[in-house]
Amino acid sequence: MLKHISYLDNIPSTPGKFKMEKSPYVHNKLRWHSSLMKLSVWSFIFLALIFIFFYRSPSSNPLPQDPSRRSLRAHNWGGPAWEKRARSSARIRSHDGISVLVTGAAGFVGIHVSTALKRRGDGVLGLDNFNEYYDPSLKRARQALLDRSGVFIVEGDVNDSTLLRKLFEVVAFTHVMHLAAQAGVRYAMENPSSYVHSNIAGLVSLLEACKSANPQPAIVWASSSSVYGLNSKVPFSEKDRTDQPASLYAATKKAGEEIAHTYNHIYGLSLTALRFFTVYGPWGRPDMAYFFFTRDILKGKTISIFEAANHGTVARDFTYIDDIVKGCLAALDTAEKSTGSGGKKKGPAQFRIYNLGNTLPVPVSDLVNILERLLKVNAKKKIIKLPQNGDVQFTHANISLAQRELGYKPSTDLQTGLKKFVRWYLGYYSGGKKAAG
Ligand SMILES: O=C(O)[C@H]1O[C@H](OP(=O)(O)OP(=O)(O)OC[C@H]2O[C@@H](n3ccc(=O)[nH]c3=O)[C@H](O)[C@@H]2O)[C@H](O)[C@@H](O)[C@@H]1O
Repeated sequence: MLKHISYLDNIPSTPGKFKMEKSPYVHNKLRWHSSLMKLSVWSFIFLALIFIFFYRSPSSNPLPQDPSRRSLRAHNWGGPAWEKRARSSARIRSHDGISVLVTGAAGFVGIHVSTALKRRGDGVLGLDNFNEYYDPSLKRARQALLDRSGVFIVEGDVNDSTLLRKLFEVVAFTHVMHLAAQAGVRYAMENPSSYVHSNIAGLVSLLEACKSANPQPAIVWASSSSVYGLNSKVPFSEKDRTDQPASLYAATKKAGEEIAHTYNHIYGLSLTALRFFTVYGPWGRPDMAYFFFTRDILKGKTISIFEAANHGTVARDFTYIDDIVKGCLAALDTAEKSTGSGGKKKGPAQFRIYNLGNTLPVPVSDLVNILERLLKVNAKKKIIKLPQNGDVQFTHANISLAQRELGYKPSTDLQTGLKKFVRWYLGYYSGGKKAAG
């Protein structure tokens, strides 16, 4: 340290007049120290940049990032114009309307629920991370459609707690329709962490924001028929066991139901889970069988139809999107207010779980026959054994609870619903000109 002072003493107050010491020792030492300082400064800047890049919002979540979400790092929100747009989108325009934050608004169910709410004069603000699980251009097309009906979609992730806090600051939402999720039963074997990220961490992040919001919103969210797993008692009733999930996807949805119960119990959040049964229709998800069967039949590609052991039929309680939308709106309309405030429970709050199905299971082979007739193309088919990757043999909803309490009454059969889907599909992909993802 003393040595240090001694050579620093040689530096004149006017740098231009600095005279270099002749001694090579001092000269080298000075050069060495100044290089060291430069190196330290650059190292500091470099480390600071790394820190900002990796730890800034929107990832306040410590879980590893799903690669499909890498593109989401850019911060796409904030500023007065953005706030004005968000407020205007969420403004209630009917006398008894509600103001709803719809997560996953650029998703399949999201676009339909948002449109229906907006149409009846409710305020709607969307949130979506536009991840690349399936063709993002389809999500962008849904966004453009919502934009035309006055629904703004904020680009961001439900795991971004800073963004969620901001949204609740800007708008006093009465309700949250939580549809953002990592969907798909079989993909869970390929990318398990994406299910934990969206369906567990994302749900907790959302519920944390809701519990702290003032007023606390009522929350309706998408669970899944897959929670029934290996349950063999049919039709599936809400009272049946759901402790035998057959896929990680199902397990994360089941975990979501338990997490929801905790937030209801501790914070007085009003929570309603809707167990959707294989929802299909226009603007649907390209990862679902009815969608990629249509694409592959038109391309002349062979499709695989699953069959259970001993030639057992694989069937689904396919449910048309318009029926699901009615169920979602009824759930929002009958949701009681949350009872907490300032993050504290004031009294017991509503906790509900409903099946939303069609209550008419159809074998997958029948689904294919209907598509062949509608597309006027014979499918190239191969029958293969139901893979052991998360699929269950059949689903069948008992919907009497939803019927009684929500007035839910599905009215579209598979033939009618698929006809509407095929019409949309052919229009959207304009005879195969656009590549169906
Ligand atoms: O109801 C639900 O809870 C779930 O419904 C669907 O899951 P799934 O019923 O498996 O829907 P698809 O993947 O479209 O499969 C439909 C049927 O086609 C069968 N399938 C699928 C793919 C294939 O190549 N061949 C085939 O026969 C499946 O075994 C299943 O019986 C959704 O993908 C899930 O996100 C949702 O949560």
